[in-house]
Amino acid sequence: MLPARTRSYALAPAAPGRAAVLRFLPYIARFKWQFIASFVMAPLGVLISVAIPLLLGAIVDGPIAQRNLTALLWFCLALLGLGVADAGLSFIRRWIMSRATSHIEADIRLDLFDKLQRLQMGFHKSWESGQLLSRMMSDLGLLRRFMSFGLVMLFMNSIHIVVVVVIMVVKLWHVGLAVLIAVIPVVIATFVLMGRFGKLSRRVQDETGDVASSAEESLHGVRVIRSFGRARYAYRGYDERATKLAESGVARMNLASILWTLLEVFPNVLLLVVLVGVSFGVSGGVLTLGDAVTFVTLLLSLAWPVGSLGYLLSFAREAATAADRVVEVFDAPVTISSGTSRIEAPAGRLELRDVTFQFDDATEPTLSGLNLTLEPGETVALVGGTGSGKSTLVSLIPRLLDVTGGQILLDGVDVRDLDLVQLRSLIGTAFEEPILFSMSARENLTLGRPEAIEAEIAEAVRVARADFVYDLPWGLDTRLGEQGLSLSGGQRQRLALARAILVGPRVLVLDDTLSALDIHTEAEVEEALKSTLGGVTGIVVAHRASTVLLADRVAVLTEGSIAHVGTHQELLATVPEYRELLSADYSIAMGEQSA
Ligand SMILES: Nc1ncnc2c1ncn2[C@@H]1O[C@H](COP(=O)(O)OP(=O)(O)OP(=O)(O)O)[C@@H](O)[C@H]1O
Repeated sequence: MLPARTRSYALAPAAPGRAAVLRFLPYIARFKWQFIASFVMAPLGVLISVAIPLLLGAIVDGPIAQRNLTALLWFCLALLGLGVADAGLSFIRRWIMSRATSHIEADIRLDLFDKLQRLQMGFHKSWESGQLLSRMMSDLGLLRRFMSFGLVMLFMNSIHIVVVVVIMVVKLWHVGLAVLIAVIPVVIATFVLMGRFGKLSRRVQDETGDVASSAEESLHGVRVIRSFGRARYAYRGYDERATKLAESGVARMNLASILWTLLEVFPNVLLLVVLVGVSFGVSGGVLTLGDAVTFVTLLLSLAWPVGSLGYLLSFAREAATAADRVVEVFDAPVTISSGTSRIEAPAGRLELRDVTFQFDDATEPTLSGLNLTLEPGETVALVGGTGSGKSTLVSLIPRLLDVTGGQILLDGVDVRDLDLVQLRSLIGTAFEEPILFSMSARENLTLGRPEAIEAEIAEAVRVARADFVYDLPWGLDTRLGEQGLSLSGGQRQRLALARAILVGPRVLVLDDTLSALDIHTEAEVEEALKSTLGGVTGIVVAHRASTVLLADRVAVLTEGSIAHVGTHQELLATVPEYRELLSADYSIAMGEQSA
């Protein structure tokens, strides 16, 4: 469990008119010196690039015109020096930025992970995991790449273009003006194309998430797909999404190609304008031959900054879209947040007071008007038909969901007022679908209590009858496969039960945790559990009569309401519905009771 967060996310708060990408500035602030250094070096690089054409002009008018070989040698050395300085600056800039942006990406990713851990179950149910993964991996990667070189290149190239145009206007104003006029339609076309590119970018990035979701779901459910012989069906579903992504990618690329071509051809058009202007300038005696060389080489030096502008602008648009998508997750409201109260001496008295719960997307409440009190050490079994709301009810106790009406009180304190870390350390939970993580059996067992000592682990393993862990190839240090797939369903359930017991909870919530066990193992586990449950308040979802026998009392849940509460014997005698619910195990239950 994550410790309570002591600082807020570094992301700047949303404000009207503030672009999502600007909200990442606080992450950048930590590396401001690297950014400042890089942005100071960028204009220096531009100055060097512009100095080279000026120097070439000076060589033509100076040493070449005067046939001065020594001076020519010095000029050539100066040119070489400028080239080396340019390469050196660009190496240092990249070196600094790649380090800084990798750390920034890691910081944002960590905060995003933390945010995802804190978001309530409702959020995770309504978002496809592939969408979240693509935001966490590809969108953040794209943002990093843009920060690391796209941003600086865009800055450098813009300065380069402005400096060259200014030099031209100053040296030969009508040629400079002609260049400026030629630029206007290109700027307009670029803005129109960029608007459309932005929309396509968003579509491509969303569809990348869809493809990731589809792949994740099919890989996760590969056993079900194979056993139903639905590999072709899964393939078609994936193919459909992947084709849609490919088509959107092609549409985006088409648009980008138009933009890139326009911007690549544009310097050649400018070259014509400049050549005509310069020819008139030289023949009219306004320009020297050296000036003409300077003009032409200056213009040629624009080929890369202008040509790459299309790529960089589309890169910036994609980065802005990526920032929007990441910020959407950061902005999702956390509705289940920690309270501040603490229970000094927890006893485990659990009280449901007029509890109602309705899912956001449901039209009717799933649970309504539930009242039930469990005294410390008491165990209550929850029995009810499929969909009657048992799992929903037990999810309310550790606040995986929050009540929408009424209250749940632990030792008299509303669970919403309790410190969330304390609440979850007081409640041990094991579900029917036990999720195990790709780590050792020991780490899986001690997930809720990393400081547990060997004897405590051994006791929890004994109670849950999970002794098989000691027979694994490396015992407790055996790494379990993804979701513990290398274990059987019953073994995973027992491991998850041991994990819940190890927390040393005051309240143990078991949501049909023993369903995958054979009848003998279940009996053994229950026998051992009885002693554990003796001091712990238990709430046990039960489908089998044998599980019900663990409990002091039974609550029958019908369509979201508690219809009956009583001992197993009382309910068997007086509630026909209860008998029907347990009919399959009825004889066993009766047998065990009379024994
Ligand atoms: N996210 C959700 N949005 C809307 N309704 C939901 C959602 N999750 C569950 N439900 C509905 O709430 C009802 C109660 O579900 P719940 O899983 O609590 O039943 P249950 O008694 O545990 O069933 P089972 O014994 O089959 O596990 C069901 O009708 C279910 O369809």
